[in-house]
Order: sequence, then C-alpha cells, then structure tokens
Amino acid sequence: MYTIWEAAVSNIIQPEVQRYIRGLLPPRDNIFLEMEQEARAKVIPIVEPEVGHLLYWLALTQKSTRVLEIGTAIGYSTLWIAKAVLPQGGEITTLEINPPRAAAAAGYFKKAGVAHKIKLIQGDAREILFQLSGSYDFIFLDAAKGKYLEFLNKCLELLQPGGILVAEDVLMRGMVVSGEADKRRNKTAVARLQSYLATVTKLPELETIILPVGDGVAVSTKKDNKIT
Ligand SMILES: C[S@@+](CC[C@H](N)C(=O)[O-])C[C@H]1O[C@@H](n2cnc3c(N)ncnc32)[C@H](O)[C@@H]1O
Repeated sequence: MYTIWEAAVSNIIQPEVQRYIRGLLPPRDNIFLEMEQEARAKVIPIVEPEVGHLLYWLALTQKSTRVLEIGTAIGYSTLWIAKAVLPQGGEITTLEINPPRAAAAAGYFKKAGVAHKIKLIQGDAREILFQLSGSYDFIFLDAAKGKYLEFLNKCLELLQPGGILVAEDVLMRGMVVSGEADKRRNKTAVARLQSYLATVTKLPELETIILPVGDGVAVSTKKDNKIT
C-alpha cells in the first residue's frame, strides 16, 4: 500500500529491489497513472503497482470470473483485476464504505468503459458482506485490517473450492513481523493481522502463501477434493 509515490518504499523490501522490480513492470494504461496521481494528491491508500500486477496475474492465471473485492477506494485495484477478469467473461462486486471514494471509483469505471461489469456497493462491509450469497473464485480483502479475521469465515463460505482469497497489507510495513506498532491505534490491527496469518496458514481447508510484495500479501486457496 502506498500513499506517496516517492515514499513507496516498504520496510519489507529493500528500496533498490523494489525500484528494480517496478522498473520491469509492463507500461501501465493512462487511467492507472491518473488514479495513482489522484491517490498521491489526496493521500488515498491504494495498492502498489507491483501488487496491482500481482492481482492481475493471479486473476489471469486462475482464469477468475467471479470476483469480490472488499475495499474499493477509488477503484485502482478493481481495474487491475478487471483487466484480467472482464476479457474472461467475468464480473466484479466491490464494496466501499466511503461515499466520495465510491463516487470516484464509479467515475473511473465509467471512464474505463467497464461500469456495466462492476457492481459497486457503497456501504459497510461489516454488514454487506454478511448479506452476500453465491460463490466467488477470487476474493480480495483490502479494508478494515483489524477485521480480516472477522471476515474470514464468511469469505470462506463465499469462496468456491479452488478459488483464491487474497489479503493485502498483511505485514503492515513490517510491524506484523516485529509485533511493534508505530502508533497506538495500529496496535490492535497488528495483533489481529498476526492472528489472521496464524489462522490462514493453519486452517486445513486452505493452502496459504505469504508474499513479501508491496506491504505483504497473503494468497490462500481453498482446497478442493483434488488437492490434499
Ligand atoms: C486500502 S483502501 C483500498 C484500496 C484499493 N483496494 C486499491 O488498492 O485500489 C481500503 C478501503 O477500504 C475502505 N473501508 C474501510 N472499512 C470498510 C468497511 N467496513 N466496509 C467497506 N469499506 C471499508 C476504506 O474507506 C478504504 O477506501
């Protein structure tokens, strides 16, 4: 997650490694650059481009078509996922609590010509998530870090076997590793993210890999009968 481009250096990856990897990313469409600029100007937290690319790559290689995103912000990660999912005939549902951010996301989806394929729900995931039914093959968890564990059971209910649950910011600038929060208000989130990681790495129905990309990404796949 980054808020200021120049400060987009995580405590997890050495800056020169991050710059090198970022330099090798394929050129981004103008709309991504525009959104990055808006996020920088308004200090809106969005995923780093390499995490966006990871989301795109996962959706592409998984051939995902039913996506649920929790935490839209202005729709940057949504459009990375859409880049893979929409040409595969898929659709995306995304939840955002903040009305101005949801409105900005709606504007970008329209501008990108994908608004008809993205169901944007403005509201609190703590309520809306629990009203959802159906099945998804890709769930991206990127809101309310302290709530990941609370959302986990519902996400697992919604996730189809073989599908993936991707959780963002799981290392929280390294604080989850050290266990020491920079601010008092981050203390609970750090402890809860530690519990989230301890849980998803141990649950028998999941296979989880933690990637030190961006601010740390946990990718869990729900085992189907074919995987033991
Ligand atoms: C880190 S940002 C999402 C960034 C976005 N996924 C991206 O990378 O482009 C997290 C977003 O979740 C939203 N959020 C926080 N708590 C929420 C909740 N309970 N329900 C829905 N959205 C929530 C915040 O308003 C914020 O815009």
